[in-house]
Amino acid sequence: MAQSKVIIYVLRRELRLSDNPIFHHLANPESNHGFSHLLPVYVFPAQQIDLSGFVPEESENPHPAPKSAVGGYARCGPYRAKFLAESVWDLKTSLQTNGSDLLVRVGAYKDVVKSLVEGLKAKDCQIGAVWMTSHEGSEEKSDEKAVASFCANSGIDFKLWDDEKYFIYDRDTGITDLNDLPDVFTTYRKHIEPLREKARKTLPVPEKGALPAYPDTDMIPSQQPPFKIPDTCEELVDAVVRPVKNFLKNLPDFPEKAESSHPFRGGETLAHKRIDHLVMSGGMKSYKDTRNGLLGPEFSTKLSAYLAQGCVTARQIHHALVAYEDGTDAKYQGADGFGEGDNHGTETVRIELLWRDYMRLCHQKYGDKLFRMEGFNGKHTDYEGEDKKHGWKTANTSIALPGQEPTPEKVSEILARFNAGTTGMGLIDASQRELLHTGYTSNRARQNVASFLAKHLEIDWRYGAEWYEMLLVDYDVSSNWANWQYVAGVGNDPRGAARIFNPVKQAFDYDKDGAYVRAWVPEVANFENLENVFQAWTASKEDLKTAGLEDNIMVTDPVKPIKFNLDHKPSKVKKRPFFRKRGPKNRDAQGSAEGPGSSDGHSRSGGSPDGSGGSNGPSESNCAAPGTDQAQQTSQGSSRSQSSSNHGGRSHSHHHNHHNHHYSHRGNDYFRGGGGRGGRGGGGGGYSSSQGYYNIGGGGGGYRGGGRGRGGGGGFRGRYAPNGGPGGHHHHSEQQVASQVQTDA
Ligand SMILES: Cc1cc2nc3c(=O)[nH]c(=O)nc-3n(C[C@H](O)[C@H](O)[C@H](O)COP(=O)(O)OP(=O)(O)OC[C@H]3O[C@@H](n4cnc5c(N)ncnc54)[C@H](O)[C@@H]3O)c2cc1C
Repeated sequence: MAQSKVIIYVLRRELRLSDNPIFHHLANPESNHGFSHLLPVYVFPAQQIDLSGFVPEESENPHPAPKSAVGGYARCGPYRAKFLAESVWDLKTSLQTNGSDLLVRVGAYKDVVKSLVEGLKAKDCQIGAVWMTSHEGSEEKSDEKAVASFCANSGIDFKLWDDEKYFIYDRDTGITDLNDLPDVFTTYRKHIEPLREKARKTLPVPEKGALPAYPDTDMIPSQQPPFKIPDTCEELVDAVVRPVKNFLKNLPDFPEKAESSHPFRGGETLAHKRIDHLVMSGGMKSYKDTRNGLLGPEFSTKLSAYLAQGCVTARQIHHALVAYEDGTDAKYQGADGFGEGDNHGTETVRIELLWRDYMRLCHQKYGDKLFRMEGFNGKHTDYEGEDKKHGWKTANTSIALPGQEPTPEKVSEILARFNAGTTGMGLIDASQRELLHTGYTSNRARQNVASFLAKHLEIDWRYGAEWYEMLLVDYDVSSNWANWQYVAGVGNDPRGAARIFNPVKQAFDYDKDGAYVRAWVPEVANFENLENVFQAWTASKEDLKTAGLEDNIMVTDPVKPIKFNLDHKPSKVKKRPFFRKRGPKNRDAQGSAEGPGSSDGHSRSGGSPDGSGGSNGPSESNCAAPGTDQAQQTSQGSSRSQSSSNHGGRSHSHHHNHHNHHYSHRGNDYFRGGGGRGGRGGGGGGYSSSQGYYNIGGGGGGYRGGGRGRGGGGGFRGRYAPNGGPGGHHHHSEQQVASQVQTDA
């Protein structure tokens, strides 16, 4: 191969042949790139994947098992690892069919590239260039730099291509300076709209045989020892899954009556089958009505894991929808709505895809602030000084402030129960167990879980984000961390700390017959009363005895019992109008009800103001989707360098050393900011309710008011006023509270 000129293409999260600018360029005869050979290589990176499954028994893995910075969890658990391996294998197969191949390697990017370059050179091959696609995340960036500098030192041309798997190309957003990226999604969405017109065309699959030839296999240096690369997809899956499959001691059995909502295998091929299925089954059309579901594969698209690994691009989804809406692709003939233009379902899917773009742009804008406890908005500084005692709770004894309540040891116990799904809060436990067993849980459940950890337990939200990083099949560095920040109140939620989901009310709203909690928390399945399903401790002694739960920790010591009084359910509070931005401040957005995963969230959807997008009941459809392999197992791939930032900056949360919270339910799912704003100036106490239940919002010194309203009168420091708490107590009528709710924008 003396005359050869090899291009090495290092793939990461762009595991697809179609709509791939690099493959497209190389297959295009007009490109005149001059490369005779193409060596596509996928590297399982040592800093994210535990590589010990690639090491023969007699040898040792030179790389330590990758662990997260705050919780010390595995960086990539079994579900994503499996999905990733399947996706890699699918691409390998497609490339083979196309006349090429995909080399699989493990280790550090720079080491792999160096070994390939040196090995190929030793066989007289000329290395024409090394190409990569740029990805978000500081780990990713440092890998890019390391490969680039190796190439520069070796006189090899290096090129970094744009990551094109998003909906709107970066160069089409009209935002040239990231400082101009709005901090409120709705503002960004309005800036981009009309969404249907904005996306560029997709790139076709390269024609068979059009890619430069794959180098002779005897030219390619072997994987550096001690690692061995498996020869089949099954072995590859086993190699990545085996080291991390026991991520939890005493993982309970898969509940008998539960089914995975994500029974999908990885890979570009199946991603496209899934899209076709969603169009044909009506899943895309009904998306807006079903998207808040909890059970089964069909309530939402389940395209996130494919998007995360770049098996499919957001634009490909969009263009499939356009072909269906315009009736231009006969394969969608017969689908409900074919040729009838866009509908609420397809419109909402596009908005969700834009959320994904937006999370990535926020990551670009704020960089490693993504991983910091104080988040993008850094508002924690407001609470430093006089409020030092009231930071996020941590399980780390070396950084916890003296007197932290609960103690770090107790926080560690609580976290273990949170992760294992034994808190006693049905919706949270169901979601966490679903995650443990399948690698997936719905957006609705994710919001509740994140809110519970951050806002009810006031525990450093990064424990939760890292747990998700390990377990989510669809983990994506920007989407995961930015969504956690959003819900924890330190990110881009204009309502910030004021949005708190009440997981009991949410369960009543979204798990109407308790099917979701009963399926994943079988201990409570036989309770007749929904209240008991959602919080087992509320059951009578007799019922607990019958269920064999009298001594169960979910009953004897629920992590955060919430007294929820159904009788107090008021008629619906009128939705607040959506205010457009007028003034210099984003006041509009504060009034908006948007939330990630909430489509656009402003009140138009009849959605509840938590951004829930409506009171859609769960879809219980369990039909197997074509293109799904019904294997119960699932999978996962990860990213980023985590700033191991400690608690240097104390965040906004406040100490509340009380146990049993009583919510007076006012038709909204969380404590609102009304009291908080009033609280800036101090004002009266925000606690209310004649029954001693905590009320929502409250008056001047209510929730959050204490924190801001330094020097003010009697506001609570806590999120909720404890019984007889330190703040001044005010009684508000339902009416008052409701009106505050409507006007606090
Ligand atoms: C705490 C928390 C953590 C999350 N972590 C991740 C993550 O690691 N990876 C991830 O892809 N999504 C994450 N999400 C967003 C959302 O929950 C998932 O994208 C969604 O549940 C995936 O299922 P689906 O593909 O059926 O989504 P659908 O409801 O069908 O939505 C279609 C697509 O839109 C995008 N999307 C929808 N909601 C969001 C959102 N809020 N933010 C960004 N993109 C969105 C996804 O790509 C999704 O596939 C998180 C949400 C929360 C609240």
